[in-house]
Amino acid sequence: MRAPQLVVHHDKELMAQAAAARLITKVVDAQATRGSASVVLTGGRNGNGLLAALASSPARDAVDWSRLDLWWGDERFLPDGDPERNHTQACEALLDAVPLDPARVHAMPASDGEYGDDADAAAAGYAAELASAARSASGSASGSEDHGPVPTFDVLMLGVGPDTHVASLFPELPAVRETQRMVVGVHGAPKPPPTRITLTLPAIRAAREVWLLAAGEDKAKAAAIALSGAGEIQAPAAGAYGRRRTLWLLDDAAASQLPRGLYRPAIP
Ligand SMILES: O=C(O)[C@H](O)[C@@H](O)[C@H](O)[C@H](O)COP(=O)(O)O
Repeated sequence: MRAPQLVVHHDKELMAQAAAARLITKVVDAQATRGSASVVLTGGRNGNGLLAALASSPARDAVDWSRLDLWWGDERFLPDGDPERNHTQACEALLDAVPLDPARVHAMPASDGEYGDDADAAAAGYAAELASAARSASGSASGSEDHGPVPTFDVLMLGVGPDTHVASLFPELPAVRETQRMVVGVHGAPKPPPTRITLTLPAIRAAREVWLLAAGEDKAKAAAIALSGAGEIQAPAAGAYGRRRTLWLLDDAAASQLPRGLYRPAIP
């Protein structure tokens, strides 16, 4: 596992804008190289802030939205359209404003969908959807390296919680200990709502690049813990890394407790 790369921006808004520009470039490059791109979205304020910044970016439509596959790292297990669902918030922040191919937008199941209120069955259903996408990608002309149980995501984004959780992998809870399944149901999550669906660490680690978003004073302790050698069970963010790159995108406030020398502060 390569050491994570850190980039620290002056404030939350600048981090969102810069991360949005970074994502546009990454998607445009993937589409130029392989004809399509695959991105995993995250919920939360930092994740939605990035999407909103992307929606207002002058470079937004450099992306060919019809050739972008969108997945989610986790979802609050609520009825479709519930304002608290990550999918609902992503649609409000960006997705409703761009011409995506609906067949390539892979929302996690809702609690009033085909699996009813069974979060574990819904998680298994999403895992099957990921596996199917991986198989079809590996058969494609692009010669994609997809061969595992999930597609090779170009970028997988994760907001970092104040307790170091990422997706819906919370410290010490069963989901962060999962080593076989790619998607699991979460029950009794400390961050409401209690029932969720989440990618597991093995699924997260299938991504070419994992970007962790941490902005705001309330993330300073979590960033310091996760970047100072904590174990992934106690600090799930510490276990989130990509096959080629792990990038922490922070602002000054979230970086304020990092050990000296871990990153090069911007010129004041
Ligand atoms: O469903 C969720 O709540 C998110 O996916 C969760 O993992 C979020 O990204 C972190 O809790 C950070 O959230 P904030 O950016 O709002 O602090």
